[in-house]
Amino acid sequence: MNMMNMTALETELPHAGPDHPKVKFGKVGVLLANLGTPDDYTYWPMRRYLGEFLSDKRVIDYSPFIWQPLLQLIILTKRPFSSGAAYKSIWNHEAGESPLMTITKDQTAKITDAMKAKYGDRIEVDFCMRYGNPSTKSKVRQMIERGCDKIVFFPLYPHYAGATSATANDQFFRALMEEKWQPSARTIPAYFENPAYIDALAQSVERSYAQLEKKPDILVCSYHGVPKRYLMEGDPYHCQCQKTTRLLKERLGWADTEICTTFQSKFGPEEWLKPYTVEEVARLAEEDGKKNIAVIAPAFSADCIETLEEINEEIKESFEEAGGEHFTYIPCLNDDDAHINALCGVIDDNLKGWI
Ligand SMILES: C=CC1=C(C)c2cc3[nH]c(cc4nc(cc5[nH]c(cc1n2)c(C)c5CCC(=O)O)C(CCC(=O)O)=C4C)c(C)c3C=C
Ligand SMILES: [Fe+2]
Ligand SMILES: [Fe+2]
Repeated sequence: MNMMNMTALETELPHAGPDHPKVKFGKVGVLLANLGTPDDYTYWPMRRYLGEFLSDKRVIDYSPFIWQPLLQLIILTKRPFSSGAAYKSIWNHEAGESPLMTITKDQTAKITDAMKAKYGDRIEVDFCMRYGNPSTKSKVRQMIERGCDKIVFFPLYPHYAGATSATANDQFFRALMEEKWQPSARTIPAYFENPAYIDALAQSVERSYAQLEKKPDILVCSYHGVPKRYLMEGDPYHCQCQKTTRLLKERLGWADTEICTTFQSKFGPEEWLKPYTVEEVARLAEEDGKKNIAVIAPAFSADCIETLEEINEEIKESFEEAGGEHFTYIPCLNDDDAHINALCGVIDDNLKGWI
């Protein structure tokens, strides 16, 4: 079908009389999804965001009868203040939004340009968030209104975790449940071993190292953690993270001693995946004498509170207090051209047979 026919199909139906509803179809939507971020760093927007996030059973799977009173009465009275202060320290004040929002918009704009250049007006690209705004439901609705009868849903997490990819997909399918004409749907799987993603990571390491006077003693790959129990119950996140580190090491041509895997952002009293980044960087400085380290966060497709504040402030402080001297944070891939190319490659693979 050529594009002239496409336009006709979207607006005209040969059998449609004057009272027939206008029907749009024939387009493919690519809906990028990230975690979500508060609308503002003040108390109520923070409470709304954290409340929605931390009520998700994919994130915290305790019985709601025990968890909800604890969450509503204790955690949500305190954490909006401490997290709000952390968000304030990294906020994009000019745009009035968090860095995760700004970067996601930049990524979407670049992916849209690349996809439109390749497929023209047959494709629609947009982004949504799992928690907060813009909601998954509103964006699915908008894509259908624009004539998408096929949607490829892309959770922007290189590694699968129930707490991220699966809950994003759940929300996508919940949105589809409400549609009279449900579009055909595909969800894009994790891309933790995709060669173009590994190459984009390697290029970002090489670029950062080229600017340093002395090569760091070790590269710490710090991944967002999850409770250890989730691994024991079958979540492959741990193994996918380990594989990304190994592939990155192989692509860089490094020895085992030059790179390691750690997990950050522990929440609550339960044991999470180990080693914890905040402890491991201190141990590296104190016990292994590694005074010059670099940290990269391969599980995050965009810089956010967990990288800009936690790694670059808290984790750096822990390293320096333990005698560390040089700490380099390597930014996330964000809207780097190599990253955008990798993501477009993943999208292309998942569009096969549809466009
Ligand atoms: C409480 C349990 C949490 C689990 C499990 C978890 C997994 C997880 N999260 C990400 C990515 C991001 N998390 C972000 C923020 C964030 N995460 C948690 C808690 C859990 N995450 C909280 C409470 C918060 C909010 C900030 C805070 O109060 O500390 C973000 C950043 C959002 C932003 O606006 O910048 C991202 C991204 C992954 C990849 C993951 C498991 C694999
Ligand atoms: Fe998180
Ligand atoms: Fe594993």
